[in-house]
Amino acid sequence: FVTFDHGQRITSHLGATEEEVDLCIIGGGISGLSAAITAASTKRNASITLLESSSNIGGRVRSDYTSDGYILDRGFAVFIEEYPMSQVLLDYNALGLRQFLPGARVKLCNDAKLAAVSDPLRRRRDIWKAVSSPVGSFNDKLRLAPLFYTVVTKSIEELFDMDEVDTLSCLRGYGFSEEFIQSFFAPFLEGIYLTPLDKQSSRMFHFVFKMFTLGSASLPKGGMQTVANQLGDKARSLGVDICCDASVCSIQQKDGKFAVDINKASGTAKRRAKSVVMATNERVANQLLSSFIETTTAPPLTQRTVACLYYAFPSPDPLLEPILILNGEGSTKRNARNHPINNVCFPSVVQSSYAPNGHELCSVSVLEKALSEYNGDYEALDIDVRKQLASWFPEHASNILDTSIWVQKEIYVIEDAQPIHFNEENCANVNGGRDCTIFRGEQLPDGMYVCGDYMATSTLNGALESGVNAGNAAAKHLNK
Ligand SMILES: Cc1cc2nc3c(=O)[nH]c(=O)nc-3n(C[C@H](O)[C@H](O)[C@H](O)COP(=O)(O)OP(=O)(O)OC[C@H]3O[C@@H](n4cnc5c(N)ncnc54)[C@H](O)[C@@H]3O)c2cc1C
Repeated sequence: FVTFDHGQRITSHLGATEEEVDLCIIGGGISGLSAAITAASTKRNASITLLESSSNIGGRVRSDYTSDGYILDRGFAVFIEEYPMSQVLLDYNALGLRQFLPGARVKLCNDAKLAAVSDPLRRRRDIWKAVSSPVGSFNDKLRLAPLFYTVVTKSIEELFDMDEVDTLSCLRGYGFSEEFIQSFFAPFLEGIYLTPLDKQSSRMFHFVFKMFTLGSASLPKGGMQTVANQLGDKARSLGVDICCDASVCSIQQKDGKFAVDINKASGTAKRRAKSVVMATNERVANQLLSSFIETTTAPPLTQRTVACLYYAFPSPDPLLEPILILNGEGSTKRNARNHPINNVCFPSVVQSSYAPNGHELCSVSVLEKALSEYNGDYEALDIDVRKQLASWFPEHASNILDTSIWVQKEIYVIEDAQPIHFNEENCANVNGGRDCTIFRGEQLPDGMYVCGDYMATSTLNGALESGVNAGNAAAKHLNK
């Protein structure tokens, strides 16, 4: 069993000498990479170093490639094609994206089959399926119309300008039944934002619902890692020096410059930089910025944990459609002891490169509430996941329960997976990102900037946006 905390292994090619650079970016996740690209393309010829503590770039967007041919994203994630900033910064063709079908399949409590939730706006031919689906009453389906109208007719900015309430209240406000909320919206949105509906922001709900209504969710041919790799390649082509296995342990201000101390496998290194972009998560930023700000004013944002269990097995898949499967069995049979599953996907049906020929891959997401019930007993979790899956796919039950046929490839437990985006000070619910010169309400020194999803929205789009803001600000500082 593996727990990833975004990197502590340190082996570096950095020289031990103290080198002078224009800009030092700390953190090689999506926000740091987007800051690097932005600064390097705005301020040509600037010397820019990006320091990443783990063995590869990507941060929370990482994949492992097993020797027997599986791609395991570190936690189930989808590429949302409609994100405005992804459209600006990424080459979709080169990612070789394969799309999920719109909608979802839902395991309802008293139904042996997986029910379909269709999206007739994206697939007109599914209109009858949508009307006749057992997920939600006729009234619920009528209530979808004003929701679709809102997200389609309003711009992202307008959606973020709407009054903010928690998502559960927002859904009740649209008039959806509790049954529909629990069987569809709860597993869908909690699978995205990893937190209960009453702790999610209605702005983030409208935003993501717009993204899913207007565009596809997909998987890249080479796994989610290739999203980060593409950004890394772009940054390198603009002259950015990317150093992995380089963990920044302190930053001080000396003689008008920033002195950055780095730990690496072979010892230590230093950089002196005119400007610094902090692109770690909020918790690490809080530690590294402690000499520049009063860090005691408010506790860091709540971060959510999620687990992902991967199983490999011989073809065929229990479900041949490339679609997300939600646990709609209700609150007692979701995210609970004995019923830990929130959502399931067969990535190899969406993108065949995720498994070798003749084999398939299943990913199961388990949220924090269920994880806490197992208290680190991943063997028990595995058994319960298999039992629950076997009950969903009875024709495959004996294979699913047989550990030599459905082979567990990995369990990822990802701490600090996402910052909270509702009802906490400075939470991650700001479209376009907040002021990158201010960290947790405090002004940073001239030349120092922060980015990360917590500075915008807790999404890949937010990480990209916040990186662009910090990269632009750093380039402007270097021009002074
Ligand atoms: C399992 C999972 C699924 C997700 N699914 C989706 C999804 O489907 N859609 C979506 O929009 N979003 C999704 N997200 C959220 C999205 O991945 C994140 O919002 C985004 O990747 C955050 O990027 P970041 O650059 O802000 O932070 P990070 O990715 O955390 O990057 C920070 C980087 O800083 C490095 N670092 C830390 N300390 C140091 C140090 N001292 N020195 C040097 N480097 C350091 C870390 O190793 C890391 O690489 C998901 C997240 C997870 C965990």
